[in-house]
Amino acid sequence: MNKLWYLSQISIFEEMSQEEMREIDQLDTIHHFNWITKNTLVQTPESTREGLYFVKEGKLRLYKLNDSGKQFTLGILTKGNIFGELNSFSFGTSRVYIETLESSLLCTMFEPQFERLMINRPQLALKFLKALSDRLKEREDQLEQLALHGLRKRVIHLLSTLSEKFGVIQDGYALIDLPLSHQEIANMLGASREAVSGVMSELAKEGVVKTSRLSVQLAVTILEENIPQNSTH
Ligand SMILES: Nc1ncnc2c1ncn2[C@@H]1O[C@@H]2COP(=O)(O)O[C@H]2[C@H]1O
Repeated sequence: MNKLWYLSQISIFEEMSQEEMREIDQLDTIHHFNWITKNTLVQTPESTREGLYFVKEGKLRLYKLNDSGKQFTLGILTKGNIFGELNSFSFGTSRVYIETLESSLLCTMFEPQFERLMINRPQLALKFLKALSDRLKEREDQLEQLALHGLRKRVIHLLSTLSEKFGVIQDGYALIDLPLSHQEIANMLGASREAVSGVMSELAKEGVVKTSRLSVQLAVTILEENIPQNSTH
């Protein structure tokens, strides 16, 4: 397995010169690579952590559970994303569950080695900070949606965001490459499945979405449209 090639594919290592990458490779920073099969829980609030994880291939879902088993999906991690930094850098730890949505390749790096890399390469530290800031921005956006908008607008906003990240354009629709049941959309929005189903059938009648048992597609016109900020519909 060519570690250098794998490293160059991870977002924060992009744009580094071959020479820099070779240096990093010689430090033997990558602890190991692991293919994890679909629908595996790779992390629970109780699990022991090995360091930082980089998603090389695949998709993983992060979620929280309440006492009665209700799930709230925080987000989807995909190629290039990092997780495990809260525990690694003692920022505390988030009590999240992380499960693979498809077969995924993860690579692990021990925290002291990653820290040393950042000290020696400030541009890597900046990229790491940027990745954390992007996540913060996403959370702020999610909070705004929850606090200020009605369910219809939140569903459209969620599908637009997912289309931008995971969409494949086909015949005027963005096919979202994720397993998205109405229940899962409800989990992402903190809403009930029944309410989401109501909104989805309304949107399907209007031609805004096309759904089947296996896929959800959003009309490209809606994806491109700038939804008015003050609409609470
Ligand atoms: N809201 C979130 N969005 C994206 N990633 C998160 C979020 N909350 C936690 N994580 C990641 O999930 C990881 C779980 O382990 P840690 O708490 O070490 O570090 C956490 C973060 O890397």
